[in-house]
Amino acid sequence: MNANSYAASAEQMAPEVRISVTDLNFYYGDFHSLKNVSIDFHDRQVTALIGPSGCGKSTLLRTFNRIYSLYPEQRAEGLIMMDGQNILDRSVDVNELRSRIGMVFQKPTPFPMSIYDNIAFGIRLTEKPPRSELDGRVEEALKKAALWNEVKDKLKQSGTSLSGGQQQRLCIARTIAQRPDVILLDEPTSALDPISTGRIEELIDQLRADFTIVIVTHNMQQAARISQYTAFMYLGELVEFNPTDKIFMNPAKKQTQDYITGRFG
Ligand SMILES: Nc1ncnc2c1ncn2[C@@H]1O[C@H](COP(=O)(O)OP(=O)(O)OP(=O)(O)O)[C@@H](O)[C@H]1O
Repeated sequence: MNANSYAASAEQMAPEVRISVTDLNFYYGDFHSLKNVSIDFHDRQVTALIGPSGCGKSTLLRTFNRIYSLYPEQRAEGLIMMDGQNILDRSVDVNELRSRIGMVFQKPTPFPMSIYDNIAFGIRLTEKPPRSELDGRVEEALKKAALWNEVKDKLKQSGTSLSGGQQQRLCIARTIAQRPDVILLDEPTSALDPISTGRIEELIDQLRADFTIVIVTHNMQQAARISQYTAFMYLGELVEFNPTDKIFMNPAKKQTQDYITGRFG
């Protein structure tokens, strides 16, 4: 095998790129929060974003579904390519975008409605399936979110009556129900106890079979346990992006080494 065919076979083995970010800059008014970030997110892999508080992890995550566009003083420049389209382009319909790129927040945010309606609501935003199909979609989402067995006999109960960990799985189910390609998770376990955290981590690992996942986490062990790729950010810049094993065992940059060994941040 010559060098070219080695390169070709390595390329074949690497997972496909789902979202490709090039020279992304983000501004909160005059504050330059993301600086020339370029990074590829691989299909059906979990990528963890790590770095000290304020380094821009959540800002990066939020550019993907353009949540920032709710605030006139915030703006993003650069390319975020998905399916041949720049997500940042004004012609992209944000409602359609948000059904392709779902987001789960730090604090579980069930809607004040029944468990069933929490899931059905998300589906009805973009589709109008008949009731029989809707029932199946709700069940499928709750099963994929590993919540079905705990709630199947109380679907009419309020989503807010569930425990924190169950509420977070409900929010994940609500996101899954819209059949997105990508799921963004912003510190999804930071408000949860260790048992609920473990269940969400297992769930994320299972969801990788169907979705591209990007997770912001402050927990180094969590990043090491559940992600295949890790991006280390510092002061709005991407310092290092590599397979998670490399980041934690043999990082390329001293700053990464210092951060993962607790020497700063
Ligand atoms: N609404 C805002 N207005 C002005 N500046 C903001 C706003 N939101 C975030 N920033 C600034 O942008 C930078 C990046 O913030 P971001 O929330 O993305 O960091 P982070 O890495 O997710 O931090 P943390 O780990 O604490 O959540 C910080 O300096 C922050 O102060």
